Amino acid sequence: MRYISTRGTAPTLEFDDVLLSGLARDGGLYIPESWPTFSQEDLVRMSGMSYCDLAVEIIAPFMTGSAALNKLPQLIEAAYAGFGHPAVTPLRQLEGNLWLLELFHGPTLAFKDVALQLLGQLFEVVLEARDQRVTIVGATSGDTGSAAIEAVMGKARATLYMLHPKGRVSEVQRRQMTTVDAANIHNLAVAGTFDDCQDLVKAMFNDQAFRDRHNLAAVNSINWARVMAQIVYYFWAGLALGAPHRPVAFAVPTGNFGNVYAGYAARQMGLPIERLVVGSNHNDILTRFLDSGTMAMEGVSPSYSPSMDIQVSSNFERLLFDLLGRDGAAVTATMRQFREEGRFTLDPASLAQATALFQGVRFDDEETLAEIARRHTRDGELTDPHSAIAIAAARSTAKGSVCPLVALATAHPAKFPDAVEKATGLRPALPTRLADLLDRPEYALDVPADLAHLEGLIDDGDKVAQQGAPTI
Ligand SMILES: Cc1ncc(COP(=O)(O)O)c(C=O)c1O
Ligand SMILES: N[C@@H](CCOP(=O)(O)O)C(=O)O
Repeated sequence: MRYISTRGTAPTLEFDDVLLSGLARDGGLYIPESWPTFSQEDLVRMSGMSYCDLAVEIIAPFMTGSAALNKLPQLIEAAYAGFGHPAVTPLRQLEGNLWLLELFHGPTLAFKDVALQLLGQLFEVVLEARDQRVTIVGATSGDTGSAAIEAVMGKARATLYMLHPKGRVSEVQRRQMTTVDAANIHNLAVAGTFDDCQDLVKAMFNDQAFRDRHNLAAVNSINWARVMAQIVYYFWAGLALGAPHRPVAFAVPTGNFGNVYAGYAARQMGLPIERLVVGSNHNDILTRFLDSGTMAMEGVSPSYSPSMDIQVSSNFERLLFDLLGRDGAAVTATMRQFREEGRFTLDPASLAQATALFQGVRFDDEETLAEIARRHTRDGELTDPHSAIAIAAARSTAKGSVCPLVALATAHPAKFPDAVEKATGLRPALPTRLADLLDRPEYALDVPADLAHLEGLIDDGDKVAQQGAPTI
């Protein structure tokens, strides 16, 4: 399998290079040159498989030529051994045709673990095979950070710098990152938004000398391997609900567009997906785009679902590449316009192609709390605000639908206790292994949203490594 950049001018790479390279050198994102596909017969054969066996089937075609390919079954078993549910991502019926796919049973209680636990394993094997080290730079609005830290802490061949927007993640999310005291982990609390953090990470990748000097790698969903691992649970849920014989739809709480793009990839690979519902909070750039064809930045303000407080959804570029006929030059021009003018408008034919599959819905904070309260009253279950948006998105679009509709539960309610308590009067407890999280010392460095400052810090890595004392 070879990978091409959405901007069309970066070198075509094999899987292991894509795994280690993050953003493509032309500023684009890597995607497979062609989609591996599964026939009806393949899907029937796969429908009784365990999560891990299914993951091997789906992931192996993306990894041809990889140093990790022959160890893939063991790596997948190891990645999911620490999940708190034997099904890895259990599927539960909510009501009638509505289902909930619980993606939060990993070590950091969010769906990011599904991909990052595997990524940690892949990094280790490929870096070992190449006798190489990497410096990982990442941006988080709360969940990628702790999942990436959990996946790479203590690994000899990787140092991780994780940027989060100071004061804009939940206390539990922040502490899950900043209480990890490992020599290869550095938390940077940026004075800015998640978009600022993500821009800084991309700027570091686009600084070719800096990138080469540090052998930069990525843990965000700009890294293809993140998306690849997330494709599996779409197949898992779809096959459990009757695919390939009947189609299925998904409602996905969306920020950086990585999760819902994995659903799109599953569809390209043969899973009969009828619809992908993109759920947003009041930071609703994607909903506005799907309604109007214009992607327009309007700023971001904090919400009860902070992990979705994003306005530049990185992975949208991967979809855009297909919508624009896989024309890298057209993607480059569109993304340049978006950066320079803060907006672009898609031509009607491309928009129609997008809206034939994607539907956008938005829920503000009050509606999010109402959905959390509604489920609690009905089922006695506590729901995190992101998952609540998925459920609300599923319910609001279910009318008249004959196929099963799966809402993706992306985080455990204990990550967002304030919102859950506001909605239900109940404060969800953290699992026992995190019970003393609020008492542990925190390690993080306050930094400005300034590229030169951050690059200097990483160049002079000792400064961060020697921070020692708690800084929050
Ligand atoms: C809990 C949770 N839900 C939803 C999202 C949005 O997912 P994506 O960025 O893949 O669109 C995130 C962040 O990525 C998240 O952490
Ligand atoms: N919501 C994310 C933002 C980063 O998204 P990613 O999927 O590109 O890593 C977070 O929780 O950090």
